[in-house]
Order: sequence, then C-alpha cells, then structure tokens
Amino acid sequence: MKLQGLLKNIDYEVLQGNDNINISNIQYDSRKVTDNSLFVCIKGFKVDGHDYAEKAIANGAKALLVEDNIERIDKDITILKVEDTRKVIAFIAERYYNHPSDKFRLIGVTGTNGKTSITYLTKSIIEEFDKKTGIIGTIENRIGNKVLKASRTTPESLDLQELFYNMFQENVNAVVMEVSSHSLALHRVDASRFDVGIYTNLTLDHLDFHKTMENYRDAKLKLFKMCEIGVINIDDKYGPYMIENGTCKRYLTYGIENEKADLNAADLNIDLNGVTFNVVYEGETHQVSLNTPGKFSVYNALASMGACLALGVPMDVVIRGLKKNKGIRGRFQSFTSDKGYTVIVDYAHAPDGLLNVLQSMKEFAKARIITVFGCGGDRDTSKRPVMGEIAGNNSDFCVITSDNPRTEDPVSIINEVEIGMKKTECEYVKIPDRLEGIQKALSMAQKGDLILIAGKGHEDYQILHDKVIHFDDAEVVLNYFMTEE
Ligand SMILES: CC(=O)N[C@H]1[C@@H](OP(=O)(O)OP(=O)(O)OC[C@H]2O[C@@H](n3ccc(=O)[nH]c3=O)[C@H](O)[C@@H]2O)O[C@H](CO)[C@@H](O)[C@@H]1O[C@H](C)C(=O)N[C@@H](C)C(=O)N[C@H](CCC(=O)O)C(=O)O
Ligand SMILES: Nc1ncnc2c1ncn2[C@@H]1O[C@H](COP(=O)(O)OP(=O)(O)OP(=O)(O)O)[C@@H](O)[C@H]1O
Ligand SMILES: N[C@H](CCC[C@H](N)C(=O)O)C(=O)O
Ligand SMILES: [Mg+2]
Repeated sequence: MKLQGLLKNIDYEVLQGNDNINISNIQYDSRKVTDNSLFVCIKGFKVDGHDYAEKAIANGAKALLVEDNIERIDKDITILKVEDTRKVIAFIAERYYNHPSDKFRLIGVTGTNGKTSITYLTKSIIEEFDKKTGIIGTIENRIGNKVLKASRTTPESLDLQELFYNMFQENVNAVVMEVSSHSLALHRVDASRFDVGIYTNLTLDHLDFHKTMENYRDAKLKLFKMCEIGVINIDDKYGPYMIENGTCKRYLTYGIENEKADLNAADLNIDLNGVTFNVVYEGETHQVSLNTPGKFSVYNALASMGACLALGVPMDVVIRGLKKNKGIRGRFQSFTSDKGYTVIVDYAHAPDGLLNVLQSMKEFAKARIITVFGCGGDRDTSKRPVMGEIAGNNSDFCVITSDNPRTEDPVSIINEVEIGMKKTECEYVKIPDRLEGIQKALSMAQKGDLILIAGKGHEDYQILHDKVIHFDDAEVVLNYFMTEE
C-alpha cells in the first residue's frame, strides 16, 4: 500500500525521503518488523520506540513514523513526523485493514467490573439469534468457536484492527469486546466503529495509571463519544454523567433501583446456582433466569439485554440466550465437596467486585464464609487496605495470601491488605504461598461453609517476579477434593 494513501487526511511532515513509496506492513515493535515495513515509533511507559528505529531498519523497515525528530538515519529511509504516533497508528491500521469494523456489528463494554461477564452473556444471546460472534477480552479472543490467546483485555490498535479483519474474513456478524480504560486512554480503540457501547460501573481501581477518579471516568466516557447507541447502568453514580457528556444518537438505560430505567429488574430470587428476576421493558414484564448468582449478575444480564434489544434481537430470543449461558470460567464458579461445603472461585480483584461477590454469598450462606484472597503487585496500591476491610467485614475467617505479586515483595503486599483487615473483627491468617493459603481454608471447611477464593478466576498462572508458574485456583480445589476421605 502507498504510504501517502495510508496517511491521507492526516497531518504529517516529511522529515526525510519520499512518501510516495509502497509499504507492505505496519509495525510498532522493532522485533516484529519485516521487509518494507513502516515502523511506528511510540514513546512507551518503559522505553521509547524511537530508540529502536535502527533495529527496525536492520529488520527491513523502509519508513519511520515519528513524533520526535530523529537523527543519524540512513538517507534511503523515509521519515514522517506526526503529533501523536499512538493516535495515528490506530487510524492507519484501520485503513490498512480496509475498515473492518464497518462490516459487522460492534459492541464495546466498558466499566470497572462486569465486562468479561457481559461479553459472554451477549455472545450467548447473539448465537441464539443464529449469528456468528467474535469475542475480544480478558480470558481469550474468539472467532466463532475458534479460541485465540489474549495477552491483555483490549489489544493494541494495530493488533485489534488485524483481529477485526480476521473476524470479517471468517464471516463474523457481531463482535463483543471489552474496552478497558487503559485502551481508551491509550487510543487502542480509536477509529473503531462501535454500534453499541455498554457502561457498567466505575469504582476504585487502576489509579496507578489514571491517577484520579475523574481521569478514570473520562477515559470511560470516550466510548460514549464513539458509539451510536449507549446502554447505560443508570443506578451507577457515573451513569448519568456518561449520558450528559456522551454524544450517542440514543441511549437505553438499565437498573434495579431506578424504576425509570428503560430495562428495570425487580423480584430477584438468588441461590447458589443462579438468579431469576422480572424485567419490565416497554410496559411489559418478562421473567429471566440466569445460571450465575448475585445481584451483580442481574446488572450484567440487563446490560447484555439492552445491547441486543437495541440491535433488534427479539425479547424471547434474548431470554432464551441468557438461560443457555452456563456460567463463565472463574466468575462465581462453584465446586461442592462431598463433605458438603462449597468453594467459589471468582475473579474479584477490586474492592467493588469483592464486596459484590461476598454480599451475594451472604444471600444464601447457611454457615461460615471463609475468604482467601490477595492483591496484585505493580498495580493500584490504594485498593489493598480497602479490600482487606471489605473481606474482613463480610467473612467469618480470612486467609490473606498472594495474587500475582509481580515484581513486588509478596509479604509487603499482604501487610498492606492487613491494615484494612485489622479494622475489622474478623479472624485471619497470612500465608504468602497461595497453594498453602487455599489448602488452609479448605482444611478448615465444614458442612455448609462457603469458601471464596478471589482474585484470579480463570487465570492459569501466577506471576512471581519475572517467573510465570502454572497456577489454577479451580485445579487446586479439585485436587484437594480428591484427597478428602
Ligand atoms: C500501560 C500499558 O498498557 N502499557 C502497554 C504498552 O506499553 P508501552 O506503550 O508503554 O510500551 P513500552 O514497552 O514502553 O515500549 C514502547 C514502544 O517500544 C517498542 N519496542 C520495545 C522494545 C523493543 O525491543 N522494540 C520496540 O520496538 C514497543 O513495541 C512500543 O511500541 O504497550 C505494550 C505493548 O503492547 C504493553 O505490553 C503494555 O502493557 C502493559 C504490560 C500492561 O500491563 N498493561 C495493562 C495495565 C493493561 O493494559 N491492562 C488493561 C486491562 C485493565 C483492566 O481493565 O483491568 C488491558 O486492556 O489489558
Ligand atoms: N456488574 C458487576 N458489578 C460489580 N462486580 C461485578 C460485576 N460483574 C462481575 N463482578 C465481579 O467482578 C469480577 C470481575 O468480573 P469480570 O471479569 O466480568 O469484570 P471485568 O470488567 O472484565 O474485569 P477486568 O477489568 O479485569 O477485565 C467478577 O469475578 C465478580 O466478582
Ligand atoms: N485486568 C486487571 C486484572 C487483575 C487480576 C489480578 N489477578 C492481578 O493480577 O492483579 C489488571 O491487570 O489489573
Ligand atoms: Mg475483563
């Protein structure tokens, strides 16, 4: 493709060479550059891509897109300067892959909690409508039944547009994707054309990156300046803000508390296996049943219903699709031991998620609630004592253990969590080794007890400094069950 064509309508300055050349590939990582590539230099949080320009040229790059002047580069290489390479790469990637998101329905889900859950509920509904679905998110990416590995919740723009292109090639009708606040702030989804944007909620997390809740909120708002229809949780404190400041052509609201919501749920009936509720939509009441328990699951279902109804899926199909969803890996996933206690593996890794899961468990707890959890390293530190306090206030016993400590000292993280725990009456132990922590909780369990193992859900690894080991909470539980008499 001609470089000029790729950059049409984008302001750039030719610093060196000729922009009337063909390039065969775009790349932002020097290690992946191949012959005749355009290498886009991005200033990162760890390193500066401009410093890798020579490596990219050695690997075959013929042109560079930069935002800083760059020196001592071979005169045969074309260098084009733009104001913000992170922004521009999204636009040129979308053009390079021939506007893939125009060719299917695109639903984006944003908010602190519930994104992954909503994508799978939505997929179940769309498949019930007999349409092929793509999924992009934390657990995996999916094209129909084909599973692709995902390294982060929302891919870099170049990788995202390539994935969209592959989805289009494989005749996908609708794509449901998680849109993380990082991705919105870092322009990963710029140039994508969203038919529907879903807003779930906004609570404490990721302040290491966004610094303030206002920045975090405004990152989320970007999605509602990019989509046609906004599906908004009107019970959430920031729901109205998204509507007042977004630019969607229309909004559909959902809620439980706010009876004015377009989709309003009531009469929730929650047990360990799921929840049933009534939903009022356009003056009619419908009964819905889900295989995941909790009030928060009702919010997730309402969000999926809103998106699908807005796209024209009939209500009866929506209800059937939700019922067919068998639950989501690592999201309130329960295992009952022959001894009569139940273990719940859940991905709650932020205060609000943890509170929601524990409150849901309380709805049907008959005996003790024992919670095993920790907090991730190299992530927002402010949530640690808060999660400690929430766990302590809502459990009968806690094991504070490690999540993914990453480069931090596991014991220091646990001590920060303990500060919140100490404010409560809850009895607890600190066991840095997650396997031992889980085993301790299981060894205490008696008939009727509920054990929550929170934080890692579907993850099948643990990050300890620069080592990644295999670790799977559900597997640990099932192995333990086999040793029980
Ligand atoms: C803050 C953030 O999101 N950072 C991501 C970002 O890093 P960065 O842009 O700062 O890149 P960098 O490593 O400093 O490198 C700068 C440039 O030099 C290039 N480079 C680097 C080395 C080299 O040899 N050659 C080379 O060309 C890199 O390709 C890059 O273009 O781009 C990198 C490459 O794609 C990502 O690996 C990295 O994710 C980090 C590891 C990360 O942990 N991100 C998390 C926080 C994240 O994005 N999470 C959200 C979900 C959060 C949630 O909602 O729960 C997500 O969407 O996954
Ligand atoms: N609507 C909700 N409101 C509050 N908590 C929720 C909600 N849905 C799920 N949770 C809790 O949050 C956890 C994470 O849910 P989920 O994976 O769906 O969220 P996510 O937004 O995709 O998270 P991430 O930012 O890590 O991708 C769940 O395991 C559950 O404990
Ligand atoms: N998307 C979240 C996931 C956190 C999961 C938790 N297990 C951890 O590692 O902190 C993040 O990257 O902050
Ligand atoms: Mg997710």
